[in-house]
Amino acid sequence: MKNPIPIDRAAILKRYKPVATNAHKGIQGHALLIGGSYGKMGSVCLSSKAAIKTGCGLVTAFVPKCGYEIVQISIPEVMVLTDEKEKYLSEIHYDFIPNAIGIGMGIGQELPTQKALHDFLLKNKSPLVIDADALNILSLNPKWLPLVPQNTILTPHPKELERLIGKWTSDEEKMEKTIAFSKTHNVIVVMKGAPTHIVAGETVYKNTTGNPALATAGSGDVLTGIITSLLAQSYTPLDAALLGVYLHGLTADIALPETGHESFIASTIIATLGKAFLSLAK
Ligand SMILES: NC(=O)C1=CN([C@@H]2O[C@H](COP(=O)(O)OP(=O)(O)OC[C@H]3O[C@@H](n4cnc5c(N)ncnc54)[C@H](O)[C@@H]3O)[C@@H](O)[C@H]2O)[C@@H](O)CC1
Ligand SMILES: Nc1ncnc2c1ncn2[C@@H]1O[C@H](COP(=O)(O)OP(=O)(O)O)[C@@H](O)[C@H]1O
Ligand SMILES: [Mg+2]
Repeated sequence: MKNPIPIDRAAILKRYKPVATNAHKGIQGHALLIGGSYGKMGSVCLSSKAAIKTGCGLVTAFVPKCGYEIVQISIPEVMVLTDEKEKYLSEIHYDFIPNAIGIGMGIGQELPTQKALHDFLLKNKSPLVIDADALNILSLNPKWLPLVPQNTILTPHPKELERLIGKWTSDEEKMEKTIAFSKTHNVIVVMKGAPTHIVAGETVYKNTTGNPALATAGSGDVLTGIITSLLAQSYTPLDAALLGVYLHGLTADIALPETGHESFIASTIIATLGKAFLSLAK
């Protein structure tokens, strides 16, 4: 493998597109976040809030019924659609064409949820980010991997990656197996960690922002919302993944002097997104 390409400020400034002066919510992209289950509704709240705070015009969350009031009250800017089932997803349906979809945060692995993911993959035509339990469900059902559209962004943490590609005995083997997976399935793999690598076939990028403050519950759910929002705003899947990972890490670098590692939480990432965007404009 060649040396990874560093994703630093110069690389990001070539890819970042400031919002146009004549923008309106109808052209800023509509992101759909599909997630949550009983006790894990916070995950999809975090993703949805991160998506709206990353600049897309509209965000809809699709959640089990028990999440309706939780999402509406937590984030009034976000619209909500619900499944028939109270506590988990069983059939994913919506009557608009999302510009991008993020799926998997907090959905669990109930059999009806697995079937819902399968049926969703059969009919989906929107650019896609797959995270968390949606990745775990694919690991349980590897024969469904061909249903994942080309250029989909997968965002596994190391355990989720292991479930997808199997165990490794060295960092080199981990990277080789991830590159092979990315090539076989034509997907972009965001290998979350310290640092995060973005694998697009043979081309590997290494993020340069972030610190251990990000090692906190919901941090990855926020990343999925950020990347899905950028995808909805017409960034290419590769640019959405690179810019999303960079901004996510940048929030931790900006906030750390005020919060310290300990009191930095996933909501701090969302609260610091504005400063991260502003620092790109300087
Ligand atoms: N507030 C919420 O509702 C939250 C819901 N969450 C959801 O909870 C479900 C379970 O997710 P989890 O990720 O906790 O469970 P997993 O079982 O997928 O992952 C936990 C395991 O992965 C290992 N792991 C994680 N990061 C690692 C790293 N960087 N290096 C090495 N090992 C690592 C841990 O040690 C542990 O063994 C997901 O659907 C997720 O989206 C979480 O995102 C946490 C917050
Ligand atoms: N020590 C660390 N340094 C930098 N980034 C980290 C560190 N630990 C975790 N992260 C980042 O935090 C996020 C954690 O994602 P994930 O494990 O999916 O969290 P969750 O599922 O709780 O939302 C990833 O983006 C990962 O790269
Ligand atoms: Mg996660």
